[in-house]
Parts: sequence; structure tokens; C-alpha cells
Amino acid sequence: MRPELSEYTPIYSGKVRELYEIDDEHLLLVASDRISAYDYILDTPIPDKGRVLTAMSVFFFDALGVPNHLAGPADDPRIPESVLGRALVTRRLEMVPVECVARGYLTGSGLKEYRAGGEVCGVPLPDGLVDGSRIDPPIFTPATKAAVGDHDENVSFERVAEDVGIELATRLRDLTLDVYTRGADIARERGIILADTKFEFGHSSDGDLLLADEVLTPDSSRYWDGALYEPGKTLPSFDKQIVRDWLTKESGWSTSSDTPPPALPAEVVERTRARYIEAYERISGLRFADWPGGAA
Ligand SMILES: N#Cc1c(N)ncnc1-c1cnn(CCN2CCOCC2)c1
Repeated sequence: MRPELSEYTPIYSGKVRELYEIDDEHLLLVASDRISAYDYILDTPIPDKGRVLTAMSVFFFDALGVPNHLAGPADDPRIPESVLGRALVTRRLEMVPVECVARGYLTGSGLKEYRAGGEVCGVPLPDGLVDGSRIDPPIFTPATKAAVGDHDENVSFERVAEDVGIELATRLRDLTLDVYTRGADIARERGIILADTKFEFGHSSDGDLLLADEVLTPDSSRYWDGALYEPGKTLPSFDKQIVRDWLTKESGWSTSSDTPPPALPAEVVERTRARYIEAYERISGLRFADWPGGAA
């Protein structure tokens, strides 16, 4: 008999995920079906999004073999039926207060910084780069964690070293770039570009540095369709472009509106659900139908 979610104490609620306390040593990391676009949490959930992103994290935790915070399988008996498939039991860690970002392509806040000063987080880049340019080798562009609803602030490696010490900063950088590179190689072999990603790390009670949070999901990363890739052409998000295009080109809403985005039509919801499943199945080579939880 599985416990009820109400038996666990909620300790953190983010835009699309929550964290609960199971006991002194263990947490329950829950991914919702909520989707964000243009800094809004949309009213319409995407069925199975939480389960797909949880499945993708587990695939990469297993594939990359990096010491991590997982403390049980996807069907661990401590996981309530109501969140089975979109929740994981993790070890409780002392989190390192750094958003560890790796970029293999120039876009977003990195492109904005580059255009202003030719560098990103203090890392100088060659002249003449455009939106979507490859950055090879990838760069470590850390950020400080912002409060819920705010944007993280990009910082230099030197600032991270000031905050957490040069040894840990160096380990964070090396681990971030290594895990990104291996994840990007796996995705590229399947025709999908992993442009950038954000990792979080924490220390176990034994003092081990472990990879935590979600890993290489479409919520913590930018994924592009390799077949559409062209430097200088704004690349559509593999998973969110359908929603973004409907909102800005068909719904009558605009990013300059002072009203929240409208509810999504069923057809947009279903196509977006299918994109998440396609990303998972292409990258992992596994069938989403075999993943725990979902409609009984
Ligand atoms: N993972 C993890 C983890 C852990 N294993 N031990 C202790 N704390 C955390 C933790 C606390 N906050 N965050 C930021 C990311 N949150 C995740 C949930 O959803 C909201 C965002 C991670």
C-alpha cells in the first residue's frame, strides 16, 4: 500500500515542481504537468509532461553514471500512487547555491551578454558569433539562484570561487562541462541538439558532491531539432515552440499584453504532449508506454 502525498511535508514549491520531506534523510521530488511560456505558468497543463521529464532525468542519471541524489527507483514504494511516474525519492543534500550552466551554443542571456561585451560570464568568445553559433568547446556560465519568479543572474567563475572556494568551483565547472558534453553527444547521435543546460549539485551527509535536481530535461535545457539547425536563424524550441507559436501567432495574445496568456486548445496540448514523448523516446531509445504511472 503506497502512502498518500498528504503524509509528506511540502518544503519547496517551484514553477513546475515541488519538493516534499519523506524523512530526515529523504525527499520526494515531484514534477507537475504545468508548462511555462514567456515567464508565465500557463493555465492549461500538458498531460504526462511531469512523467516524461522524470523519465528523461532517470535515463540520463543512469546513462551518465555520475554520482547523484537518487535514492530509489521510479516505482519506489515510498512514492504515492497520485504522483507515480512523475516523482522520485532522493537523498536530502546540502545544496550548493550555484546554477551550474553549460553552453554549447550561443543564445538567450548568453547571446545578450556576448552582444554587449564579447564575452559570457567573463569567458571571452570569438568575434562574429550569431544566435545559435556553436561554442566549441562548451563553456561554463554559472548563475546565482534567483527567488521564485526572478531571473537568475549570470556570474563569473571567479565569483563562484569567491562564494564556494576555488576547489569546489573547479569541480563544479569540470563536472558541469563533462556531463553536458556527454549528454549532448547522446542527443546529437539521435538528431537532437542540446544547446545548453543547468545542473544543481549538493553535498551528502558523507560530504560527497552529488548531481541533484532534474537532469538534462527540456525544462532545464534548450533542445533544438538538429534537422532545422542553422546558425543565425532563431532556433525553435523542440518542446515549447508549438505553444509559443500558437500564443503569439494565433491566439490574439501578445508578449506585450498585460494580461496572462489564454488557455491552450486541445490540439496544441496534444501536439505538445507528443513532442515531449518524441524527445524522450528518440533520446533514450525507450518506450514511454513502459514508464510507471499514467492512466490506469
Ligand atoms: N533536488 C534536490 C534537493 C536535494 N536532493 N536535497 C536538498 N534540497 C534539494 C533542493 C532544494 N531546492 N532545490 C532547487 C530545485 N528545486 C527542486 C524542486 O522543485 C523546485 C526547484 C533542490
